[in-house]
Amino acid sequence: MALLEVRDLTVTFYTAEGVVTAVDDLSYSIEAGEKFGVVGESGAGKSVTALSLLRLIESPGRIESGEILLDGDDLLEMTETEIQEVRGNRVAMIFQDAQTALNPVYTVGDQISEAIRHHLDHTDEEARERAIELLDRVGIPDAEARYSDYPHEFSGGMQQRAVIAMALSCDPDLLVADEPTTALDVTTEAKILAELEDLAEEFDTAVQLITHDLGVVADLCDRVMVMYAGKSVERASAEDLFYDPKHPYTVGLMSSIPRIGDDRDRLQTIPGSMPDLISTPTGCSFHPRCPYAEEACRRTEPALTEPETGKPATVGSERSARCLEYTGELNGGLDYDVTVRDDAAAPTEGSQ
Ligand SMILES: Nc1ncnc2c1ncn2[C@@H]1O[C@H](COP(=O)(O)OP(=O)(O)OP(=O)(O)O)[C@@H](O)[C@H]1O
Repeated sequence: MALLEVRDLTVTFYTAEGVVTAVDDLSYSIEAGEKFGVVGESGAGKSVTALSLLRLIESPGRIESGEILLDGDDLLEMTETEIQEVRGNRVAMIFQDAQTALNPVYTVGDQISEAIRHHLDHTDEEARERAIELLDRVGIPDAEARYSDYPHEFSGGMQQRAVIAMALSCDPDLLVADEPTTALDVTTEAKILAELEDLAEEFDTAVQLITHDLGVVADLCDRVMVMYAGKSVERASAEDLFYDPKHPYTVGLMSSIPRIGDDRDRLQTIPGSMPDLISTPTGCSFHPRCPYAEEACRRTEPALTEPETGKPATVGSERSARCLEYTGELNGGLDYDVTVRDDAAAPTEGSQ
């Protein structure tokens, strides 16, 4: 059984302009200890998916349907008390902005100790020791002295490290990280992501990493889901996604990464923008932006398909893509060519 299995999740927002379908019949799974990337442009539904996992969608949003199974327990069926037990304990979450996760009036160390005491049966002294150990482990120099600092005495990078320490303090099975390093400079980002990877290994924590940056995913993730307009349009191992992307949208996303070979028919930037989610285009929602779109793409919504076999994909399929090419309904085909140079740095162990 997968650690997390999301089945047919649909989340809508009831706005004055109409009903926004932010997550549309989405299914995916994450294995224990796996690092799973979720990528896509702004508005794809990545954050809404993440918030749904802990039932943190607020009005005017609503989880309409689906199942979110954690070790077989449906989080959507749990009582409020039960879901609170899951939050921060079995599933922890970190966001882009570390400041919102830290309370300015308590010291960093006290906040981590408090999280530990709240979830684990530790004495004050044990919680303090564990908090110092964790601060040290996430790379805070002189952790014992910094324990008593307030959040504003930490740099942005150190604040995010502290948030990671707090998230890992209760040894969660799954850490959901929503753009955790976007607010930081590139060097700090690289360091923190490398540490996050080490810590996830050490704690055997699965990670759902949300980012708009395919380069980050390549370095860190085992598998990747590409989202567009609330749907999964492609799912593959990070390596397959880089060397052999199956969906034109994935190819478009990758065109901004210079390390992919030059002799490829690049889309450069993807013209246009994410559709309005109140009235998404008919057929394939990517068709207005797709250089390979044909009449059929305007009419027929592609099913998630196994590209090699043309069979309907399931949550357990190793690869899937949502394009009529794989159901044999596209006449012209997809004539892009992905060539990775010998010296190109596609996914490698521990590069950053
Ligand atoms: N509170 C809200 N009220 C109305 N609509 C919302 C709300 N939150 C999200 N949405 C809708 O859900 C869509 C998906 O948003 P989401 O934040 O999940 O995108 P994202 O892929 O995480 O983008 P980003 O990278 O910008 O965070 C948005 O385009 C928006 O239309």
